[in-house]
Amino acid sequence: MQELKLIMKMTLKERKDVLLSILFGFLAGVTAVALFASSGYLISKAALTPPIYTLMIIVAMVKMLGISSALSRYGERYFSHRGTFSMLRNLRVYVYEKIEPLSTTILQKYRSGDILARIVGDVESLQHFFLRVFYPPIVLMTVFIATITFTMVFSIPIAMVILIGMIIVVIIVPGLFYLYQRRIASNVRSYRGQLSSEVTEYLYGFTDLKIYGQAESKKDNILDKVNLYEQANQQANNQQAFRESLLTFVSFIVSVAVLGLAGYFVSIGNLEGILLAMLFMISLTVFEDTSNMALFPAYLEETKQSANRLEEVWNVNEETSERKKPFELESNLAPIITLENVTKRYPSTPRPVAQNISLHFEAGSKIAIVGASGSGKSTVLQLILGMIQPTDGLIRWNKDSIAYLEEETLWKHANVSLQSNHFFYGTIRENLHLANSEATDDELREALDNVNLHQIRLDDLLQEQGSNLSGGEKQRLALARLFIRSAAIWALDEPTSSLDAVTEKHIWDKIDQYSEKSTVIVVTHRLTRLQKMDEIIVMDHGKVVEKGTYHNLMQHNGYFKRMKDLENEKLNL
Ligand SMILES: Nc1ncnc2c1ncn2[C@@H]1O[C@H](COP(=O)(O)OP(=O)(O)OP(=O)(O)O)[C@@H](O)[C@H]1O
Repeated sequence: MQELKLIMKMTLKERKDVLLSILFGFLAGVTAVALFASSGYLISKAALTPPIYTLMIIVAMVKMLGISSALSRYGERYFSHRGTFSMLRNLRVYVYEKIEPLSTTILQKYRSGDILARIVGDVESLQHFFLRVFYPPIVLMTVFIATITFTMVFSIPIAMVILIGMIIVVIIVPGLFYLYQRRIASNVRSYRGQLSSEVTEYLYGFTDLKIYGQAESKKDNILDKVNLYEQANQQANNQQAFRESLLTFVSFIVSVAVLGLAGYFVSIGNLEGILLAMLFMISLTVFEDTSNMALFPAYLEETKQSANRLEEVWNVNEETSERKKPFELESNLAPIITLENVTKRYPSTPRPVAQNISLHFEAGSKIAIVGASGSGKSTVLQLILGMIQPTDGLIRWNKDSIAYLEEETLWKHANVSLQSNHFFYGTIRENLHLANSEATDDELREALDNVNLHQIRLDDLLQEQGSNLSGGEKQRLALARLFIRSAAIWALDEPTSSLDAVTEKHIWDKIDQYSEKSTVIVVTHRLTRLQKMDEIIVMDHGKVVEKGTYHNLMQHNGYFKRMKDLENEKLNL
């Protein structure tokens, strides 16, 4: 029951609504039983043609009970749903707060569609906990206890039959259903996650799938997942319907037993005949709501599985969610950055993608990281920014290890341009404001000028993923974000790879101008403009194979010199 801890905590936060739901549920249950009991009594009494005022009192009672029952039922529904929605709100905030700091780690482990299915579908499944699992059995038991106590006034054996019926219908049969439910372990949720992942990938990669003629086969794949999901759903629904019918049937048998026993007691003179209809009506009514108990096992199991699937997401790396301290820079001075024997391994790749790397960057230095594709350049940049965690070793900004610093406060001091940048549906202005929401229109226009995007207006609409811009325009728009906020570190991963030489030079001049006092780390596979750098780090197969100034490296006649010669040869062809 460990899985229920989270949802219990969320539910008990809404204590007031929980108590009111139980109170009104109990009132609705007992008034319904009393209503039908008095109706049964009224019918029998009327048949004996008593004085009219006797009947008037019972009729008034029936009317009053009818109104109270309806009002109590309304109260129960109102408070239970209000409690459920408040609990869902708290749960959504809790889930967001849990996963947000772990977003980079989580996205490496789960497909985005699966994450979406978990944080939307599984969270919503948890709403059934309160409505179907937590309070209905409590209400049902309390109504049964009140009814049995009332029935004992008239006939103890009949009260005992109702008690036995209650034990069968509320405890034994749902308990057996629950044991069966655990054994068959429904796959509905995992199929829902798989379907969501497939559909997300299909939509993201639609153009490529079309170009390579794979759209149809991918669609068939999705349809297979739809079928699996629907079959699992259908199976779960059929089982649900069967259980409800079975429980209703058992309840009916108990009511018939009450009728038979009461009839027998009347025939041997142990019970007044006028009470026969009343006791039968009591039995019918009190068992009416027991069909809800058929839903209990499935919803209990669903709650446990959904809670498990959610907790799995943030338990990926519990130690990273420990409280971290903020990072502040004295007078915004660029920090000294140090890497001490840093190694990075991914579970999916046996060899380390960065191995035993030790580097030291002085405040305000200009660094280039170069090397062949896949040599680990971007990995080092992401490690420095705290976007991924090292498997071994230490990374410091000034004296602090970044493992104990809040990522947000690190990133506040960094101007970052990654290989792929995201654009949101909206205006150019909105997309630029992402970097600095306080930038004025003049500052935004200046930023666009700096990247040679003079023709673009701030009110122009950007489509999803910036699909109405060219590759180079997208890269320039991403770079424009750098010019509207000051930062002590500039971390640029192949920032001008899609640009022509003239635009590239213009933008680099601007970057040099704006980042004069900052530490600049540029990842690049092009070996141009490197003479200006304070240090060049050369990487190969996850290792730093050379480092030094351009001049030193060219004299050294090693890996860098060979790369530079090859590049020159290519340019001269
Ligand atoms: N999330 C990941 N999981 C597993 N392996 C990864 C992951 N990200 C990167 N790698 C591997 O790490 C290695 C280094 O990747 P990295 O992106 O740092 O190279 P790079 O030098 O920047 O390459 P490029 O110039 O092509 O961008 C690659 O072999 C890549 O396959």
